[in-house]
Amino acid sequence: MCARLSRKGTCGEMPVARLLWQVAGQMLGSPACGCWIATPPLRFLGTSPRQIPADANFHSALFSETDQPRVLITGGLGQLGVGLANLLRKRFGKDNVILSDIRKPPDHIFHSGPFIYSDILDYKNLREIVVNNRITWLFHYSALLSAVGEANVSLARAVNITGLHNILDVAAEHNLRLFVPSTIGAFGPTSPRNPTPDLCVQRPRTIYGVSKVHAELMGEYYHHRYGLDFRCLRYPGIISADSQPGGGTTDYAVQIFHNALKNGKFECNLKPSTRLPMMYIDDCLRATLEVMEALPESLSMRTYNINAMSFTPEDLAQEVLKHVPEFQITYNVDSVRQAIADSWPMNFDDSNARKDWGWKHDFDLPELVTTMLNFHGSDTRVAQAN
Ligand SMILES: NC(=O)c1ccc[n+]([C@@H]2O[C@H](COP(=O)([O-])OP(=O)(O)OC[C@H]3O[C@@H](n4cnc5c(N)ncnc54)[C@H](O)[C@@H]3O)[C@@H](O)[C@H]2O)c1
Ligand SMILES: C[C@@H](O)[C@H](N)C(=O)O
Repeated sequence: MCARLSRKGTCGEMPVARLLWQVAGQMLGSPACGCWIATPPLRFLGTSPRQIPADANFHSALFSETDQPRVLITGGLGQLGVGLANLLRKRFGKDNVILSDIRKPPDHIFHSGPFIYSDILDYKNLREIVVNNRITWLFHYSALLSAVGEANVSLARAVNITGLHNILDVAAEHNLRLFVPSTIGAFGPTSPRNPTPDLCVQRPRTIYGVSKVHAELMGEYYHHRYGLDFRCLRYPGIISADSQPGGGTTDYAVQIFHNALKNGKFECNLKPSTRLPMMYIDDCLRATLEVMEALPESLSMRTYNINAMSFTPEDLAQEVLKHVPEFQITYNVDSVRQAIADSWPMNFDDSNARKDWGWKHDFDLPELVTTMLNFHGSDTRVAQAN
């Protein structure tokens, strides 16, 4: 990867001095005087472009010529991507939102709107997709989460760090608006934990956390250096009814609802007193759309905490008991997940998001529990009826 310097306006220096400045600038890889600005890093295009299949840009034909964003979601088959696609399709039109992943989509997702194969480690494939589909907004959801990341550090490093570099470059080259989610996991044991502000010590102890701090910093760097429209929210643990979590530390708070209604029992892998920030998926996805639609001048920062509620497994079980009186919770602590949770924030300070772009959550613990149990309850009733 090489940074290319481009000329903006004319310099007043003599030709030799100007040449020297130019050479120095190129050697240092930074502007040699105020009249040079850096353009996005351009990747080597290759001499034998891969044969593009005849139908590779079939999505473009579906787009109407409006000023709606044309959206790509990477890692879209995980816990959050399908919900995001549904929300964005309602807003921008079905065919303007392309879901992508390296996994095979189930039939109902494949038939619900455009889906495309995309491996974020394949830069050329990413560029083809962006160009052929005239993408303008990119939501980068591919990642290995905290627990699976610790189980496979080299893959997590590749996907979360090398993959992120590909995303940043393709976004900068094609002038995309880029959303990258960060996490409560971007903080560590030396961060203030209750509450954790936007700006404080960030020394996470997981490869997931390290890669997310890297993403925050690289995104902000590309914003300042190349003008990339990078936007980032630090999500709490996200709780969803109709999608499964992908191997994180907060997964218990999704699984508990399913088990409570299935057999009235749940074995929790975190200690009863482990307090973590959590959020219902609808709030998370709405926040994501809101920050992407915010006027640039309203964003005093490019990476924001967002918060909704904070609870322990004990608190959650008490709330579930109000609806399922026979519910029983037991504890069988997973030492890896417990160590991770103990190093994370207990509560998030999201006052900057609230002040700058009007963030406000809708779901607190009681509404979350009612919504989740209603969803799984109707699911269970349908299953029993069949
Ligand atoms: N779910 C949460 O509680 C939570 C909280 C904070 C932040 N986040 C962030 O939000 C994003 C989405 O989270 P999620 O819960 O949906 O994750 P997930 O683990 O459920 O899904 C991630 C997806 O990435 C895909 N992927 C893996 N390697 C890939 C590759 N090489 N190329 C393309 N795709 C690849 C996987 O197939 C998977 O479908 C992630 O960046 C995550 O860090 C999630
Ligand atoms: C918190 C979040 O990033 C994810 N759910 C995890 O536990 O890894």
